[in-house]
Amino acid sequence: MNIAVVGTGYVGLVTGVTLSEIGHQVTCIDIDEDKIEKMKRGQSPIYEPGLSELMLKNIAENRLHFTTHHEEGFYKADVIYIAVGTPENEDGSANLTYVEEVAIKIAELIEQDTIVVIKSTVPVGTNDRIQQFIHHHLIRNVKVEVVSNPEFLKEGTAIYDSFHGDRIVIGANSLQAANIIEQINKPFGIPVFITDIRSAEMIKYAANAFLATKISFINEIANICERVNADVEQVAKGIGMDQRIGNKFLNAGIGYGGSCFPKDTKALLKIAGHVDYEFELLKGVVNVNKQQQYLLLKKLNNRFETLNGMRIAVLGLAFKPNTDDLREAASIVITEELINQGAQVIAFDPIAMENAKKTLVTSIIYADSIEEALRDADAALILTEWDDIKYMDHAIFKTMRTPIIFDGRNCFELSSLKDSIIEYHSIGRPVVKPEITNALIYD
Ligand SMILES: NC(=O)c1ccc[n+]([C@@H]2O[C@H](COP(=O)([O-])OP(=O)(O)OC[C@H]3O[C@@H](n4cnc5c(N)ncnc54)[C@H](O)[C@@H]3O)[C@@H](O)[C@H]2O)c1
Ligand SMILES: O=c1ccn([C@@H]2O[C@H](COP(=O)(O)OP(=O)(O)O[C@H]3O[C@H](CO)[C@@H](O)[C@H](O)[C@H]3O)[C@@H](O)[C@H]2O)c(=O)[nH]1
Repeated sequence: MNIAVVGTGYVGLVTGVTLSEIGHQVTCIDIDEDKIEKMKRGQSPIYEPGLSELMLKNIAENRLHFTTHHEEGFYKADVIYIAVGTPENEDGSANLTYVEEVAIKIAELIEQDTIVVIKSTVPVGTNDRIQQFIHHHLIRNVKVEVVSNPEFLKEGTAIYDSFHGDRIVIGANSLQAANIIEQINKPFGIPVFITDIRSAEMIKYAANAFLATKISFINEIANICERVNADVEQVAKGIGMDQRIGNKFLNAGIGYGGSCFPKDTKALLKIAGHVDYEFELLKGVVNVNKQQQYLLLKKLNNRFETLNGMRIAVLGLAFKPNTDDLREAASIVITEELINQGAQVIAFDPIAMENAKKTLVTSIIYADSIEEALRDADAALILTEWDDIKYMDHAIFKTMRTPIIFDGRNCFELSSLKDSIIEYHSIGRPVVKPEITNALIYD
């Protein structure tokens, strides 16, 4: 099949690369010239394990192409995927400007019957609206069928998810169009679920809202665990063994971030609001998440009289490990508040430092290593559970002025800290305060 993919963010690029890997001829289109130039040279604009290798392979085998010209990409395309961003409007609703711009281009440029697949996450009813919108603006006498095919990949495991996902959802008004999209995806070997368009759109929001709910639920359980001296890790294990609950997405921490959960939960609240429904449960999920992002700051403020003048190391800035993405990361609010309270912040992230420099308050000092960040620090915060942090040598904590750690991602097993010198505060677990640390702190 000849396929055009419009938008080369996470979703567009991974879609383009993986569709070419299973044998299709793919042209990826983006309006960002620098990005396209980079990708033509085989360089991925995002950090994503395994992506660069597949990109280079498929470019070399002449199945994967890049352009800034929509007409070049659409020429002879049987299927056009729309994978542009749908960011949050100020009121929380999804901004569909980019999707509509692409729809206009399609209507003006296509010269043959085309299936338009919307991969972007869009509110229920958008696919039908875009279908009408394209028909209304069509210049030539051709047929267009819009199909919803929401994306479920996770950043950091996007390539793996594309080949091992739990399901591919296809929502269509025409069974014929749905079957064509199913055939395109067949080599992935993933179960396909064909449904109506509106249900497909809702599946995407409901899936993200449910996962976000699981996270806020375990975070509230963690907050209670702290008050009753229980251990949330044990609780998560114990409830996760019940297959009706499942053991995934029960890691307590400083809340969910990233480009999807925060915006999609708010967009679903808006979707519900537009049909006069107050989604009370989801409102709670969003509020709990907001509070959870401030939890380490609360713990710091309880522990120290003032943060003014303190040297605080921050380990991990990305919204989760294995990505350089900082969108909606807890690090944004935490570092800003630390600086507001007069602390000196020295931060390290294995991969996300370049994006951090563009995103975070400018007065942060960046270290080249975990060691450098921790040296002479009065306290350290762990915000992302990178392997480099989880499996670091605890001897490094000796170089801190006072080895007091606030871990927002429960990186260390409490049992491994028995002989450690650190004072360790984590989420939903008892505080560990070895004698030697007390001596260091209170001397
Ligand atoms: N990031 C994820 O992990 C993820 C996962 C599943 C679903 N989604 C959804 O997929 C969609 C895309 O997300 P993303 O993170 O890949 O987006 P992004 O914002 O990172 O990238 C979008 C790209 O589209 C390009 N673009 C904008 N207008 C264009 C136009 N008219 N023609 C060509 N290119 C254009 C931009 O230059 C940009 O490179 C969103 O709706 C998002 O909610 C994202
Ligand atoms: O038990 C958990 C699991 C995740 N998180 C946090 O939740 C956020 C999101 O994590 P994850 O879901 O792994 O990353 P995303 O790449 O944002 O992927 C989500 O959002 C995508 C965009 O819609 C969907 O395609 C994916 O299926 C969905 O998992 C991160 O901040 C994590 O730290 C937790 O706090 N506890």
